[in-house]
Amino acid sequence: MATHQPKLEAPAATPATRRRLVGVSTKMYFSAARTASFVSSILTLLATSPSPSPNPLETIDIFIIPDHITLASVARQVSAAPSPADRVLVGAQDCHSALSGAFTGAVSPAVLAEVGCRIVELGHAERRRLFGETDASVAEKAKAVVACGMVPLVCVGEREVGVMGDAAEEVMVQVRSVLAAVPGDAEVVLAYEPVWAIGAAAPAGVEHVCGVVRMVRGSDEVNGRIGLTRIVYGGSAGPGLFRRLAGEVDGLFLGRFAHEPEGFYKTICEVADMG
Ligand SMILES: O=C(CO)COP(=O)(O)O
Repeated sequence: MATHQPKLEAPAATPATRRRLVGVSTKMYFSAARTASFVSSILTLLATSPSPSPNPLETIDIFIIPDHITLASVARQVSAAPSPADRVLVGAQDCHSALSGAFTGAVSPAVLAEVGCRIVELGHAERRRLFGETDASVAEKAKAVVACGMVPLVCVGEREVGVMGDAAEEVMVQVRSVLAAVPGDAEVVLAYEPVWAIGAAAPAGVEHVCGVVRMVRGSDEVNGRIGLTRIVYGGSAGPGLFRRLAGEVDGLFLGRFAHEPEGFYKTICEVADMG
């Protein structure tokens, strides 16, 4: 088990020094063949990213979260890519909280780490709604992910459209639960994804997102952590959004609007402030 993988980045407390992060989960949308060709296209775009601009991978972190079955082959595709494309982080969409045992059909975080997974998405709204994930199960899983040397990417978000203060309160219950379970110096990514903005025509409003993220960021639980805590936005995110949220969020977590490699690359360049 890879227990001592380096952190994605040394802890840093200020918005200016928190490295931006952008990624995609393919959920269960792609065939295995489409995942391979999507990853290959992104790696080619990143490997041939035009100078004189610095390659996006020099300044930001990029992750790709395929389904479990293609994850190991995606990790191999990435590690075989020419530098700096080989720095793309490969992630998983979920894992079990136990490292091994009689858990038919489940995926061990230790095995994920073993095959090159670096970041594990937990508590996505679809998993909470369709698979019975709770704050308690997400927290247990986050603890296991950290123990295996990976970074938990924990999805949080209010269920209904409402006012900012209520949304932040609902989100903070989810945030507190997970942060209480992981060591204070562990790196964590929080993905703020209002449930009602996932799978929608457009993302949540900029003011709403910025307001909620500001409240979460300013909370004692987040602000007082030693470990790097980045907050990204997800929910119908795509090209054109990051610039409007910049300064408040550390990056984006994309779904449908990154299904075409060119659209994902365009968003990557915007997050890297390249275009
Ligand atoms: O759920 C998401 C990322 O986790 C976002 O999905 P969509 O961008 O397709 O709404």
